[in-house]
Amino acid sequence: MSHGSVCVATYRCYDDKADFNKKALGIAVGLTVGSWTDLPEARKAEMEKHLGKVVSVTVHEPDGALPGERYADLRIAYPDVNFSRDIPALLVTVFGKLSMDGRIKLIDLEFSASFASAFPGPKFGIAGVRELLGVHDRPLLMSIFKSVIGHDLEGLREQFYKQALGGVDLIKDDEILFENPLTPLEKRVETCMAAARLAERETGQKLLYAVNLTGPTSQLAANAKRAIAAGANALLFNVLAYGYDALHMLSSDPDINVPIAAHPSLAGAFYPSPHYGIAAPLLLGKLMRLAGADLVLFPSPYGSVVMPKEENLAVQSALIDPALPVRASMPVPSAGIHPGLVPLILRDFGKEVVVNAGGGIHGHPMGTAAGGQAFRQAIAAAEQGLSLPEAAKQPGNEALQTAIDLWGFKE
Ligand SMILES: CSCCC(=O)C(=O)COP(=O)(O)O
Repeated sequence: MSHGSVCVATYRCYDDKADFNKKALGIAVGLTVGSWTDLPEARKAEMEKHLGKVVSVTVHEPDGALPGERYADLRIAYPDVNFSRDIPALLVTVFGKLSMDGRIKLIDLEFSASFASAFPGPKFGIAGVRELLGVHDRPLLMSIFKSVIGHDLEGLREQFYKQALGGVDLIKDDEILFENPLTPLEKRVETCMAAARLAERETGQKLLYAVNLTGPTSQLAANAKRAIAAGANALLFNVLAYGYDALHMLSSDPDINVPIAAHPSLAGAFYPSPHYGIAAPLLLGKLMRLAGADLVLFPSPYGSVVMPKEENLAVQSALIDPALPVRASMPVPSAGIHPGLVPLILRDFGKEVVVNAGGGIHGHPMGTAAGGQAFRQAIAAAEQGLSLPEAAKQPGNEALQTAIDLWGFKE
């Protein structure tokens, strides 16, 4: 939703006794003009346009509330005139010092049309990524490089080729693989893209390789362009370690013309507490999308790094909500995913999703390629309305049978 020339922040504030109306007013004034009642009338007239306003205060105080359960949702409008049109300025305005002031969590931000217009958003988004892959009718499948530190180019090539043979649509670097003498950026891209071309001859399938974009912030754009010149057709980026503005810089650069996948590393430092930090739908949804992520990874509700389902679906919703005037980002619920979870993922996320797995592919008893095939068979089964055990019995689906024998399944 857009609000004239103000951005609106929603906070959840826990306090057993506070006067929440007073608290909200204190924030609205304190984070904008500083003090109001002490100002002379003439100065008030000048400062009015800078003054934050309380939009609403909704107190949640159930009968018999136990200590620690009373909270309020405070909505405060901040005039655009107070900050430049970049995400750091907005975040510092609405939650800079306030993030350290007691039990308060930033739940949501609604951008003014003017603020949002400074952000082109994802260059490709869901539709653009599908267009590059030539896949429009089914959920996508991504595989994650695993245990590649200390491996040379040949080791990487082999692992890449096996993943590609499994029929995956995207392969992403491990986010902890940085510039290193064994697999330097350009050589890594050349090696993996050569393996992608080789595999395409077998599978007939296009593939995006999201190479990890790393290094000092001052060199990110140059590194991205070196990777693209070497043949990279996608980038992986650890957004929270660098800041949203670094993603915005990359995504709005006309020469960085490949999709960017945002990795959620560090997100656990921000969203899990009910009392502090930044809510996941804003952290991993709205802000990632506004800053230009084409695909966004986040912990799924099913796997090893669990995020509650309601919160998960709110992240998805923020990534695709048509109210934000930029392209939709592709949701990538991740971590601990195996083929037996595919029916749940597709039930909850629908078709516009990337099923993403590392261990669930490489850990397949018949090998990495079979790991990818098992996922593709599970996706096909869900699309045909078959249960996994039914599909696994079909000729040619031994990879799926082996996967559900090992990991089980949920429907
Ligand atoms: C916490 S979301 C990021 C997922 C990720 O990068 C990853 O490596 C997951 O690997 P897994 O073996 O759990 O599929």
